[in-house]
Amino acid sequence: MRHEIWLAALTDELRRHGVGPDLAGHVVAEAAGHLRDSGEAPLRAFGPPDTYAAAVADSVGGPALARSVPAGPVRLRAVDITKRYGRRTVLSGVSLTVHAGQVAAVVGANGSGKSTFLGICAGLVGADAGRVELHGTVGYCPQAGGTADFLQAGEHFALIGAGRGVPREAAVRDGARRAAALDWAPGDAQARHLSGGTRQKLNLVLAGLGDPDVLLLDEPYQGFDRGTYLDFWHEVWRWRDAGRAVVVVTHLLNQLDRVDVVLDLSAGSSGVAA
Ligand SMILES: Nc1ncnc2c1ncn2[C@@H]1O[C@H](COP(=O)(O)OP(=O)(O)OP(=O)(O)O)[C@@H](O)[C@H]1O
Repeated sequence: MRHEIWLAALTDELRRHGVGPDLAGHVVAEAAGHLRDSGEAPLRAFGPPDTYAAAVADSVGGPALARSVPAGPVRLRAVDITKRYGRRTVLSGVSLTVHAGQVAAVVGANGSGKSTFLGICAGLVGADAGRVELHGTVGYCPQAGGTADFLQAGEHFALIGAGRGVPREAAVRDGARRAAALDWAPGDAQARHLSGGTRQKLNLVLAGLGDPDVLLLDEPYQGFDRGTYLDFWHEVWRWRDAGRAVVVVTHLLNQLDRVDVVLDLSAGSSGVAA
């Protein structure tokens, strides 16, 4: 399906689901930006327009879920992060503090530096200035990639589990349990044969394996169908209630009333959130 047709259908479906014009305009603009930048097919990136619109509508105006544990000690502190690529400054003096039991959202336009910032927090990308403190173990879910083409899901669980000190059998069991929470029963297919959405489920399961203290999730729900998208947010609330610190890069601003901290990188590539 061509981008314009899919986007027009999304606009109609958002209206049909009662999403207000401001939010609908924003969601469509973000989706268009993503499709343009990624070159992905709309159906692969977001699924059918009606299911994507329904997922957006489902989460609009939903009650903020009651916190069952108070925020704990600082788990992640990024202070005055600056990053340049060549002459271009992508991040300038960006700070974020996330405590145990908090969810932080990193938002901003395409290219505003969200993935770069998360990569710096994860220790995968070097900053030009500033510092990152991480207290505890870390799970990271990339926006794409991150899986090994020729390995099955169970082999991924065993491999990542080994890196986190989880014995093979326990890691495979833990992986299968987390997959079930996303409505996925991993079989023996190699990762290269999985759909884009299922590969993202695998990435998300790997991020949570071994119960890390800090979860860094880079738009992990791309390609998820509506049910899985909602399962994903429920998993985030469970992590929060279990005292984890969760950072989610997201373009869905309608979730922001449900998070504890928002870091907006759209305003001139600098931001502070504590
Ligand atoms: N390794 C790199 N070398 C040079 N430029 C880069 C590199 N990685 C990212 N960039 C540039 O830095 C800017 C920020 O990229 P980044 O992926 O962090 O943005 P983003 O906000 O996550 O975008 P999106 O919403 O599209 O995922 C972009 O202009 C990108 O082209």
